Amino acid sequence: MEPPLYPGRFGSSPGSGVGFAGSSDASVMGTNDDATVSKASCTKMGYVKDDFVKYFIKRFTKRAPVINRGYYARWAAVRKLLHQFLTAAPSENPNVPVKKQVLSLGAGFDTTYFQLQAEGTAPAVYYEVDFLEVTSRKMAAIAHHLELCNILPKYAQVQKDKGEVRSSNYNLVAADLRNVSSLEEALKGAGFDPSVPTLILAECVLIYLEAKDSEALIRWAGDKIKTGVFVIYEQIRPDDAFGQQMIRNLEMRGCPLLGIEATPTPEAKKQRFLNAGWQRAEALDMDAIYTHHLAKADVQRIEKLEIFDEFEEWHIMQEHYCIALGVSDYHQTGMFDRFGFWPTPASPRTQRRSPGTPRTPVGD
Ligand SMILES: C[S@@+](CC[C@H](N)C(=O)[O-])C[C@H]1O[C@@H](n2cnc3c(N)ncnc32)[C@H](O)[C@@H]1O
Repeated sequence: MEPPLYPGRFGSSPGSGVGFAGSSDASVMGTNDDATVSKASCTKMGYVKDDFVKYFIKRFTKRAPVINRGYYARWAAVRKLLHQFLTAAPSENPNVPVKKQVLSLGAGFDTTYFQLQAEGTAPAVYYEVDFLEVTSRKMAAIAHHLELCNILPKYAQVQKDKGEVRSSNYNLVAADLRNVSSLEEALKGAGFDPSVPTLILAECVLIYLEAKDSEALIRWAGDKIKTGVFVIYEQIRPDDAFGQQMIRNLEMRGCPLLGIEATPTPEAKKQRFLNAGWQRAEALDMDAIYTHHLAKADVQRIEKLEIFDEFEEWHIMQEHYCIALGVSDYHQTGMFDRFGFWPTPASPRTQRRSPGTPRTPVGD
């Protein structure tokens, strides 16, 4: 979720496509800068603890409470799944530690590796992939800030010409996700071993790819990862007033949601995993996740942080994002039998009347 783009800003009517200049990689990369500023706002306002995001922004901009709360919801939901993954144990030998890895696709300037490492809960290895331009900037920030360098293992190597970082537990890899064979090659070069239980994360990434490219990626992962999970956070419901505005806003920024028409609902995102060889899948919109699946005490804490009166807008916005996940356990370890959001009540959307036009339609 990115900063709000107010309806007046571009002033086009639904579906008009005024000024739409197609998709550009530079604009898609720009969504990472927006996301990082929003994460810094969410952190500074006390929603989440992140000691590292400040090293990736040029200047602080405070976001609206509804955006801060949205980033909190996304962070808390993904954290819950990460925690489930990191603590999952095989049913036969629950006390034997299992080596695990995380692969973050389109990681941008995300700081989860640094947070987990500082908390002492990091997996054995963490891989991050993004365009070369983005990894080069991330690498430079890491090399520049001792606080980031100090988190890396002692013998980490910064490969300036490649825009990459190599180490025993953190690898920053430059690749274009639209080219699965070169992605595979790049990951192999960084030591990625698909036989290790893996969590793949793609937050607001695959929706920028054409459907054929995201399908190829999910299928590739489904083929390679026999024990693991794939977690996707991205936009849904392009067809109502809010969805239309969301689509227009991103088109106008040069980063249209190329994949949204192929998977417009949680059900479609779930089916995409099943079609691509993942054994089990589920998907829920963020309104349902926020209402039913986040830690109640923490939600009560963050709801007191800022004056908040955008309730209708909040629910509508959250209904336009979802988490979808695929799970495979071909060797029947039982590790991920309970992975996901359980139990799964119906989306609160079904209990309300259809949403109106948003006051603050957001982008990513
Ligand atoms: C909205 S940002 C999200 C960043 C991060 N996942 C997060 O949640 O903060 C989208 C990221 O996906 C990356 N991305 C999009 N398409 C990509 C592609 N074809 N290859 C590599 N990275 C891509 C962008 O460069 C950008 O860093």
